[in-house]
Amino acid sequence: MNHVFCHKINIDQLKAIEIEHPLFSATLLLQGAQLIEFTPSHSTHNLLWLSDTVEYKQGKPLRGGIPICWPWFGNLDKNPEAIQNQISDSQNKITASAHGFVRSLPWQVLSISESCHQVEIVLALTSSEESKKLWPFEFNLEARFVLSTTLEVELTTTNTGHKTFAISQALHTYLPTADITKTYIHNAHNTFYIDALSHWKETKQAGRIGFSEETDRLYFFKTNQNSQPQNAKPQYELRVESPMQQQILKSTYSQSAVIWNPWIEKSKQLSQFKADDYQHMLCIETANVMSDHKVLAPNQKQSLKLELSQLS
Ligand SMILES: O=P(O)(O)OC[C@H]1O[C@@H](O)[C@H](O)[C@@H](O)[C@@H]1O
Repeated sequence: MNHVFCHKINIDQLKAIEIEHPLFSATLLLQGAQLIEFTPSHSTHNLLWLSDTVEYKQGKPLRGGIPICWPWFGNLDKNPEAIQNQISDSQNKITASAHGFVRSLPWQVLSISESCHQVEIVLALTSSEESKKLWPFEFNLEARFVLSTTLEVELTTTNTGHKTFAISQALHTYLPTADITKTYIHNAHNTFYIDALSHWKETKQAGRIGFSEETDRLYFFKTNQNSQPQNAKPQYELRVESPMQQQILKSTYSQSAVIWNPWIEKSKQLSQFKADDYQHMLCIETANVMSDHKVLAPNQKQSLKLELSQLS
């Protein structure tokens, strides 16, 4: 690799691209196409939360940054039947790992382009005989990272086979906070959500989202049919207010978001997570889940995009 800002490095067992640019610094792991650090030069800290106890091991999902959940989100058995039924072998269904399988596979570097304004990196993953044992379809995935003073991540799925398939997916963004009890997510007022911790009950959000207990919710943002042109891309924008910073997270080609904080008890069970880490992180996951899952016919493409910026 012969670039000015991008350098290939190894972190323990994993390959990564480290980027030192006048406008930002960043670290992108090839395993899982997982961005684990993005620090704009005007910021004092990484805009992504990364566990202090993270383990850089081959084949092991890492806690922090932006893991990619694909071709199913969460536990397979909580997905719509169209997704569950694609895996016929019952043993495979039982052992199917949470959040799919691409977050722990090595991706290839497809392209890197650098300028004084930004760096664009595209990583790719293609179906193989191994992947077909886990999920019997042919696909191509591209994760495009555009890094500048703000961050853009776009995941594009192409169905390269002859069979239609269904996916749920998420860009599982971990954000840092100085104090979770003083952290709020705005712009979700009146939005319906499914509470995964309360028998998957549907509830309506009133006001801002705050955190005072374990939180695991799937929010569904409706595009207003009357005010949007017919071909408008589905999107929503959330503002995170915390003592440390204000961040804007904009999601495109998505009408669902997963909001997660494990709180006290669940924190004790998580890998690469200290007992009090829940106080300093939250996840807002740009998603296509449940009724927002996607069906792709042969040759069809589907994108999922997030943009992250810091306001203050
Ligand atoms: O520990 P994992 O597999 O990375 O998952 C972490 C969390 O990810 C969230 O997206 C889920 O909603 C939670 O239920 C889950 O616990």
